[in-house]
Order: sequence, then C-alpha cells, then structure tokens
Amino acid sequence: MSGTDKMTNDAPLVLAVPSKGRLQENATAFFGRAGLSFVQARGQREYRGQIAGLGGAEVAYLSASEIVAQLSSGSAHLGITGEDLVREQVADADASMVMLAPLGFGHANVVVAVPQAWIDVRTMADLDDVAATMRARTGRKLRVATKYVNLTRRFFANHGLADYRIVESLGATEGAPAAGTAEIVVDITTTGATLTANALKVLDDGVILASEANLVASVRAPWGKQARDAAAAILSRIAAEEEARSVREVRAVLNAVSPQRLGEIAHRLGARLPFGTASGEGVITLHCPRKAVFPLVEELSKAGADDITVRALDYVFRRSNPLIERLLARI
Ligand SMILES: Nc1ncnc2c1ncn2[C@@H]1O[C@H](COP(=O)(O)OP(=O)(O)OP(=O)(O)O)[C@@H](O)[C@H]1O
Ligand SMILES: O=P(O)(O)OC[C@H]1O[C@H](OP(=O)(O)OP(=O)(O)O)[C@H](O)[C@@H]1O
Ligand SMILES: [Mg+2]
Repeated sequence: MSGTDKMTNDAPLVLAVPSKGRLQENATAFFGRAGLSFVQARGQREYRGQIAGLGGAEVAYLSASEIVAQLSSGSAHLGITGEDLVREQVADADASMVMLAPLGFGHANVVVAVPQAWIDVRTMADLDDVAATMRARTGRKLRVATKYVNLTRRFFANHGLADYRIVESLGATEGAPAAGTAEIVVDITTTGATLTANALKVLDDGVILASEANLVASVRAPWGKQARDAAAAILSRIAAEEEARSVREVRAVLNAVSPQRLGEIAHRLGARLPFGTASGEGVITLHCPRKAVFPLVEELSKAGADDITVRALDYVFRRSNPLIERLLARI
C-alpha cells in the first residue's frame, strides 16, 4: 500500500482465491463463468495477480484457511473459502465477515464419528453415557481426535457433553482410533469412504455443520472508493451469470392480448417483462424461471401467441443484485 493509499484509505480491492487444494479448480471455474480471469504479473515477489480488464483489484493466491484469516483481519476484501474453516477459525464470524453466497461446490459435512463396533452408540446422548462410564471405570476422559477444535467444543457443550479431551490432529484423523491415540473423531466427510475404510460411523445427530464453499466478504477490510467500485464490478458479473443460469428468455409474437392479461400471466409464473409489454410488431420478451418455461409457453399459446422461442442467456445485468446489497448493508 502506498502512502497516498493510506491517507485516502483508497487501497485496491484484494480478492483472495484458493491457490491449491480442493477448492482451487472449482473457484477458478466459478470466476471464469462470471467473465473474471486472472493474470499473474511477472517478476512480482508477492503471490499476487490482476483481474483481466478490471482495475482497482488485486488477486491474492492463498490456502483456504489463510483466506479465512485474511478476511477476518481485513487484509482481504473478498474471498472464496469453506464455511467449515470460517466457523472453526473465527469465534464470531458474523461480526467480521459476510457470507455473500454459497457456491454449490466444496461440500463436506463436519461430523462426530465413532467405531462401528460401538453398536449401541447411535446418538450424542449415547456418547455422553460412554464418556461418563469410561471416566468412572478408568478415570480417563474420552479422547476426540480432530483439527476442528472449536467446532467440537461448541457442539459438545451444546449437547452437555463435558467428559472428553481433544487430541489435536494434523492429518489422517480417521486413523486415530485404530492407532489408539483417540476413541472417536470429529472430521469432514464427503463421500463417507474414508470413515468406512476406518470402520467408523457418523452419529445420528452427529452432523455439526454442512459446509460448502462460500463467497465471503470482510467487514474489516478498508472499503475505500476503489475497493467498493471493484467489488461492485465483480459482484455484478457474478450475479449476472447466476441470474442468467436461473432464467430462460421466452420471446413470442403476441398481438391480440391486453397488457393486463400478459402481466397477469407473467406474474402467475414468476416471469418478468424486462422490456415492457409489447414492441411495435407485437413481439414480447419474458424472463422466466427455468422450471416455468413450458407452463409459460402453454399460457402464451392459449392467449394466441405464435413463433414462441426459448433460449438460455449468458448474463442478466440488473441495476442492483442480492450480492452487492448484502455487502453494502454491512460496510
Ligand atoms: N473431501 C474433502 N476433503 C477435504 N476438504 C474438502 C473436501 N470437500 C470439500 N472440502 C473443503 O475444502 C476446504 C479445505 O481445503 P484444503 O484442505 O485444500 O485447504 P486448507 O485446509 O486450507 O489447506 P492446507 O490444510 O493444506 O493448508 C474446506 O473448506 C473443506 O470443507
Ligand atoms: O468422505 P470422503 O470422501 O472420504 O472425504 C473425507 C476425507 O477427505 C479429506 O482428507 P484429504 O484427502 O483432504 O486429506 P487430509 O485431511 O490429510 O488433508 C478429509 O480430511 C477426510 O479425511
Ligand atoms: Mg486439507
């Protein structure tokens, strides 16, 4: 940051992007769909890049957990990371960050898993009994292997379970019971294959969090004009692509119908008439939810429409969008 940036508090926006691991490929594809591609400046010591054709923004390539740290401290303005890491690493995440949108990838559940051999242990209440019995008989506490220390403490406390000890794990957590370093584990699972391979099962009420990758904004980052403008440009492209994916454009020639009737049909099917109710030649254009396409076509046919065409759109830009609104409400 230059001296001028500091004085005017007008630093560029920092967009934190996963540089490795599970989220990297999907995150890059996600920005690509929104027309945001990254260029890495040569000869830079810092691991920073730019967004092609978009000024006022820098791209920081970081690990998913480092992205949480930088969003929390305000070193990055926007980023993609997993909700599990946010909830684990930041005590009051909602005070320092805004989850702008779940992204539909990076799904993983944080779960409490016990040996399959514990056939009578199905719930957290059963686990509480096991812990109490163990403590009474051996004087030792139930050991829980995990790297999700804070999520585990919170969840166990909410279930009134106190007779346990956390064994911090740095990897291969599911192997802890077989290795004899813990009785049970708290870890993430996606397909369940790793748990099964280690003869573990998830408790019926043992899902601590259903996580996925999120687009997250920092409340604490310096939101000067440059950063706000860049965020507006980035979020409008993302929102435009999302909106385009959820709608279809329906066009038709429709002469003998009143604007009221047309408006009523559109309203009933959740469609919009973005360009008004009719053009000179009686051509109408509607944007309707994907699921409502065929019902809308039928309604328009009944109303006398002809030459009805349906197509997918690349982008639907609106003056405002839910992403920027969610952000502006907090900064
Ligand atoms: N099957 C999976 N295994 C591990 N992480 C997954 C899986 N599916 C989704 N994720 C998500 O990916 C994110 C973790 O990614 P990754 O492990 O690459 O990052 P990291 O933990 O920051 O990296 P590292 O630990 O190597 O520094 C988490 O939010 C996690 O929920
Ligand atoms: O339910 P599954 O589909 O089997 O996936 C879950 C496993 O994947 C992750 O491990 P990863 O391969 O990332 O290794 P690491 O935890 O050692 O980084 C996670 O920690 C689980 O062990
Ligand atoms: Mg990992």
